[in-house]
Amino acid sequence: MSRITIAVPSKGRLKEQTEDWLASIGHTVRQIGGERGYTAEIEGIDAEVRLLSASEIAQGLIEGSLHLGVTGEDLLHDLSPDGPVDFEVLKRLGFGGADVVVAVPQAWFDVDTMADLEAAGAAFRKAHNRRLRVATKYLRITRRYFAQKSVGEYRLVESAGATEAAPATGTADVVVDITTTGATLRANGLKVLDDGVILKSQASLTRSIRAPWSEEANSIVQSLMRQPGTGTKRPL
Ligand SMILES: Nc1ncnc2c1ncn2[C@@H]1O[C@H](COP(=O)(O)OP(=O)(O)OP(=O)(O)O)[C@@H](O)[C@H]1O
Ligand SMILES: O=P(O)(O)OC[C@H]1O[C@H](OP(=O)(O)OP(=O)(O)O)[C@H](O)[C@@H]1O
Repeated sequence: MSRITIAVPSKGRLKEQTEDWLASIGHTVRQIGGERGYTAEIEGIDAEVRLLSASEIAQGLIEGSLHLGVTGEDLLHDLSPDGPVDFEVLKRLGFGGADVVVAVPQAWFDVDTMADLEAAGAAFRKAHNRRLRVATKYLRITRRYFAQKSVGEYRLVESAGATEAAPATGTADVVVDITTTGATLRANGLKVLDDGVILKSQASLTRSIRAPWSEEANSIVQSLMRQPGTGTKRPL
């Protein structure tokens, strides 16, 4: 039986906060090869530990090449072709919070809801002979949500970054992106639709459904589900 594989984020705030959380439950992470190493050890856990980007972790959990990982729920939902049947969120960790939202220019006074957006899409097509363009990196989430809200008159424009700038630069009309404080949306003259919050995401300990499971994996999950400050045995 091969070892259980666990992935933790390799950079940024998610990396630091994941390491802090693990340390708080008695499982300090030690990176192998220093700051630039891409493997690690987690104290008290017998597993292969990989440091990967948040999207790679989501992809690995969905495919089954990783057993357990910490990543954002937005990425899990978006990269999963079949929806949440591909993964199981075991514990929401309380950091890495961001909402995936639908936002339009503030100047669109008559568009405040997804129903308004559908009406605007139809009018836009008539007036300009083309569909509204929606810039996003969240392609699947956007398609699913727009279909659920019966918005059909649009075209997706895949965005690799600075999505909120797309309406101002003329590469799209509407955006779907993450927001935390709302500052970036405001700075770009955009507003979130009243029913435009698609998903409230945060960093989560997640298990793969496809990866071969074992008793060993169950006992690792038990150690990771421990609450901070419990379970560390100190001599009396
Ligand atoms: N303000 C924020 N900016 C970017 N990501 C955030 C923010 N707040 C929370 N997150 C979460 O962090 C995760 C993305 O992290 P990161 O940008 O490191 O991932 P990535 O997509 O793998 O990186 P890369 O773009 O380098 O491939 C997502 O789950 C996202 O929801
Ligand atoms: O609502 P706010 O608090 O303004 O945060 C949202 C912004 O933060 C992220 O960008 P960031 O520059 O952090 O990273 P990224 O663009 O590389 O994802 C994200 O992509 C949004 O643009």
